[in-house]
Amino acid sequence: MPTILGQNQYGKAENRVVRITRDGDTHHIKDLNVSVALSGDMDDVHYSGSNANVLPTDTTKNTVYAFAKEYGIESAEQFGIHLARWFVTSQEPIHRARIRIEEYSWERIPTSDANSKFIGSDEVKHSFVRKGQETRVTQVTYDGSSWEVVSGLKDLVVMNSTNSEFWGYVKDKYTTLQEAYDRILATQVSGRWRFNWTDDEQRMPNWERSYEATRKHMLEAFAETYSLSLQQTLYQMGSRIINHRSEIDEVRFSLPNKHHFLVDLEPFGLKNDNEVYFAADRPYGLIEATILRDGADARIPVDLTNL
Ligand SMILES: O=c1[nH]c(=O)c2[nH]c(=O)[nH]c2[nH]1
Repeated sequence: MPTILGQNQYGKAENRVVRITRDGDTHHIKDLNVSVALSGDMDDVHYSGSNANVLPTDTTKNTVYAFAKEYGIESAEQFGIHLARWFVTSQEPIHRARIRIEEYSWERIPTSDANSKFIGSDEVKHSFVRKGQETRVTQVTYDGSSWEVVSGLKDLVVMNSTNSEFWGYVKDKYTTLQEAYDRILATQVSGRWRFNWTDDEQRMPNWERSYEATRKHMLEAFAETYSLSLQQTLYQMGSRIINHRSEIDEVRFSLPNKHHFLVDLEPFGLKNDNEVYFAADRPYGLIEATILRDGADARIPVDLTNL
């Protein structure tokens, strides 16, 4: 049956690029998901398999990362214009480029009062929380005499663009990981905390105020901990909550280590001075632990996905 080729396009979709711009110790983040779709004289590759007109999708990916370094990311629009113009003007067979970009917004994490005097700022200059993502959760159980309230949150994404290292770990014959002395630390927090309130109506915690304060202490600990591992940061987040919130006896965190890999730009003659990262999606390290007030029982389930 005779057939003809209709509309077609190709390119690399969902290039996750994180660009850090360092203005002294104040860092700025641009976090994009960039999808490239190119079209033009592509009949041959479909009909006969000739790749003579095909700029590899892998190259379109590299271009995204190289442009992030070379031109920076002023805005998603500007970045998209730059890329689209490049593909259409540099490759004769390409007549149309469609660049789709999702941008993830980040806000700075406010500093704790104690630390703001110390660092002279009410924001941590390299610590960010992603806008508008988290879901607040609670589980209330009552058996006729006793209450158990476990509250928390999930999908709260945070990032430190410096003050994180990871080295000195066990190395066996399968270890390839390079030691890191200045890496990005990012995670999507899933946390639950158990209240010690069980029955006294008079002494019921103010749930709203407790949530706001607990979230604040958790974020401050994330931002202000100089991290040697995500495990250490997790412990600081939990213990800061226990130490400041007398109504909470147990905290459990499940923290995926959202890896950001430095992109090798050497092949394009560019030096990547901790500026352009590939934000990997999976696999991810998963760091989980419970932090208890001394003497308290561990009752929050190990697997938070069921809670
Ligand atoms: O903070 C970390 N903890 C680990 O246990 C670990 N393992 C790894 O490969 N990277 C990291 N990072």
